[in-house]
Amino acid sequence: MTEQFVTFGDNKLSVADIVDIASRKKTVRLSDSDSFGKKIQAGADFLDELLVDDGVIYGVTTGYGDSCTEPVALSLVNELPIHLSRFHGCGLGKHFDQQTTRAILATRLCSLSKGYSGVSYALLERLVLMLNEDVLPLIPEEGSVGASGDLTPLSYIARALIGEADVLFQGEFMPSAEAFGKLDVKPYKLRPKEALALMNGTAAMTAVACLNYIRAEYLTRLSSKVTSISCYALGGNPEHFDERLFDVKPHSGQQKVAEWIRGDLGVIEEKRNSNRLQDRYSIRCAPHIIGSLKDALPWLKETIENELNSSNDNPIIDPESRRVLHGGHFYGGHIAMAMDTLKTQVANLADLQDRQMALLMDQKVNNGLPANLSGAKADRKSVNHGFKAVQIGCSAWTAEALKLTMPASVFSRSTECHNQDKVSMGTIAARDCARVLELTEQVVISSLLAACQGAQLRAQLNQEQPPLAISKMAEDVGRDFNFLEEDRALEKELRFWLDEVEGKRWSLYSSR
Ligand SMILES: N[C@@H](Cc1ccc(O)cc1)C(=O)O
Repeated sequence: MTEQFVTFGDNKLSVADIVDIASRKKTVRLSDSDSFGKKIQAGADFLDELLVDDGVIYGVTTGYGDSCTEPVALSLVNELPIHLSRFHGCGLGKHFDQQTTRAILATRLCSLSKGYSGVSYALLERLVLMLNEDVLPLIPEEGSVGASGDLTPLSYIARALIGEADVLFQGEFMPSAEAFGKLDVKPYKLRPKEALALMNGTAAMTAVACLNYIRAEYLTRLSSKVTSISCYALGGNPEHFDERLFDVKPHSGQQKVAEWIRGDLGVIEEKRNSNRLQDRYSIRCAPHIIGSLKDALPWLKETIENELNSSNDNPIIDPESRRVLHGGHFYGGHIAMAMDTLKTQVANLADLQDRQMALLMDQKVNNGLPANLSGAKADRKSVNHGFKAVQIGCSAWTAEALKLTMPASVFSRSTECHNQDKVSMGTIAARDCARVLELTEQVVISSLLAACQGAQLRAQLNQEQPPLAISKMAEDVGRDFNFLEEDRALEKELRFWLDEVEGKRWSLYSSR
């Protein structure tokens, strides 16, 4: 039986771990190994010693960022973290949803558990409590440049800990102090450096990146499936996915997508001269389009997981070498690059499906199917419009997705008195990517419904059974989507199918 919790401390966490915590499939716990407890304690002790011995630690006895030249008297050291959490409480925009908020909490906990932030075991325990009891700070999405860490979004976690921020708890919004009260614990008292350690990293963007990655991975499969169904519906040429053809272009992800589509379309009889030797690119080049994303997935995952399992903080407190290491590990350049890349690849899937939709709708190119794939009977044809408006919707959603592909990482602004004079904008890239995914899922799901209807119409026209994998998928879709014969308002049904994608209704191809 697989474990129902994710353990923080000794092991590396994966993207899937964060997603499981975010969706409450798994709870969390700290490693009970001796070495982990000792490591965390050593960091906190080392910081205490430094405070006594040296008297100067950046962010503990100094102001923050460009204010690092401003000494803070020992008598004020305990107030400093509270101030940090307060003055960054200026985020705006929508709040992150519950899933993302859990992912952010877990991602920060992962970094702090590495043991190089000088935080106490008690802080980690409190974060565990918040995750397991689902005490969720309301974190505004906007206001991070993603290079002094996600300071502003993460400040809401710090302020929730001390009892000052609003949280969602047991379905109600309330001050965090009240939520903690219901759990019989007092607000947390931050130790010196702890607010900085909580805030000075990439947890918001990395959490969003984890959630994005899983959605994108699923979309490569779903888009491949829709391509197979569209190809059949259009009377396309299955030879475009020939194994030998793909042997000579050795991108493994592209080969895999071709293999999936080939498998869906079934055995091909030798058809050297079909009526159109070469289908249009949105069918013929689908493995190349979906495959470029598929080929990028391994390095995207590696990049996201490296960031997830990093000590993205400053300064790094290393009890082993007994050094305080000043650097810029709060800089989210890798996530910015990964998310800027991912969003362009995902938007290309929206575009691909929108083009396939265009082929399916248009009698000039759809090889004998009714206009707009209308399933209306003879004398009802004139009043019915099939998927016409759904296609128009797809074009709008695709345009909106494509518009968001402008890279965020090139919009660095010099800020904070030019201390932060080059920043990553990784959080914006990750949020853009999430929105592109949302829009692309809308396009893909609409294309799926249309393609299934197209496949049914093709089978009727040719008086045949579609290939097995295609009829199976079409049948499954048909269980919850009636053949579109008479016009009906489809919004509710489209929303239903979006939920099905979120819940990963189909397992889609056993080979990875
Ligand atoms: N990220 C900065 C710290 C900082 C914190 C808060 C600020 O408002 C500004 C800067 C550093 O580690 O150097």
